[in-house]
Amino acid sequence: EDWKEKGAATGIRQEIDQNGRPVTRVVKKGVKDFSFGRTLGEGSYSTVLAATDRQTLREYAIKVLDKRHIIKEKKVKYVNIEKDTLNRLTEHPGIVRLYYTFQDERSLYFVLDLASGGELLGFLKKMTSFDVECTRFYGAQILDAIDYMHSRGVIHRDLKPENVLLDDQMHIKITDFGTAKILDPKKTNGTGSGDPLEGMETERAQSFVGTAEYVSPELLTDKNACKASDLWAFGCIIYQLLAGRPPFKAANEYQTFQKIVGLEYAFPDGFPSLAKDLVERLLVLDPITRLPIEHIKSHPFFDGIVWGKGLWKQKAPRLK
Ligand SMILES: Nc1ncnc2c1ncn2[C@@H]1O[C@H](COP(=O)(O)OP(=O)(O)OP(=O)(O)O)[C@@H](O)[C@H]1O
Ligand SMILES: O=C(O)[C@@H]1CCC(=O)N(CCc2ccc(Cl)cc2)[C@H]1c1ccccc1Cl
Repeated sequence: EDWKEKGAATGIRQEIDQNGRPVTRVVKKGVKDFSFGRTLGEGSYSTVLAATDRQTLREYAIKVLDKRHIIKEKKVKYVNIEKDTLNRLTEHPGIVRLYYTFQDERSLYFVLDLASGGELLGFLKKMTSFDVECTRFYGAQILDAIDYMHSRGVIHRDLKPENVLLDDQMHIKITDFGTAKILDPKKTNGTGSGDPLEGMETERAQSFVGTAEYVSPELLTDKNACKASDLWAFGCIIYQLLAGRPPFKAANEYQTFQKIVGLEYAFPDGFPSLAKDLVERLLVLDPITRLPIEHIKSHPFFDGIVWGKGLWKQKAPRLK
């Protein structure tokens, strides 16, 4: 039938067949359904291309992974984690959405939201640092996305300005979930929120370590990441947006780790005092005493932020 030729969208379609009977059809997208455009960026195992759906003319980012390379580098596990995580995080404007996956003999394809603005890090470098209004807006969007992630039992584990992308409205889209951790629903108290230590590995040693400057002390001292580890990284990001550099940065990774576990950081002169108070309550060594999300949302630094859908409909402040 014509719907096959058209390459109708993936998933389930309810249709009426030639005898007037309701029929459920499953259709699959493929490479031929898209026209590929410019390269948006390269990863260690992937190339991300802009692409247009030939049928709907909608634009996407398609992440193409080379199977041979992934197998050679033993990264198959990360591919599955990225797919499974993105399939759980489908209902939030601040998280890159996965629409389809498909493959051919050579590659795997992830059809994702297009974040045409690129990385938040790029804007931060261009501006050197953000003012309080911009830090408050982008901090609030990042926190709202973290709250949703955690409520769906996902810990990102590698939050940093490189992994916060921007769309054409200059709103954020968090990406890079290949190293995320999906909490086992059987082990949690099921409320989906509240327990900052949720995710602490008890049996197995944690394998993955994030990016040095944003790694939490608990991951370094007892090899454990938990939900509160994402809030440590959040504290580092707020500091970096206002200061123009991350709080813990040394000549090499080992010295950076020493500063983290020793809590060796200082605020530059003129660092806004409300932001300083917030960062001081996030960059604490004990994950239990780290400010939980609800208390971060009600911190005076975020006074004026309307949490929820409004945050995603309002106009982004001009970067200054
Ligand atoms: N949805 C997207 N929209 C626009 N650009 C994107 C999107 N996803 C990724 N990119 C860009 O493509 C580049 C490669 O991203 P990708 O996630 O494939 O690898 P990476 O995670 O950056 O690198 P690595 O795999 O080494 O960690 C990134 O620098 C990012 O800026
Ligand atoms: O889990 C899935 O959705 C399917 C299941 C069927 C399938 O064959 N794949 C690809 C599995 C795979 C993963 C990594 C490599 Cl290097 C090769 C094949 C999976 C897949 C297809 C397209 C894109 C990603 C993935 Cl994991």
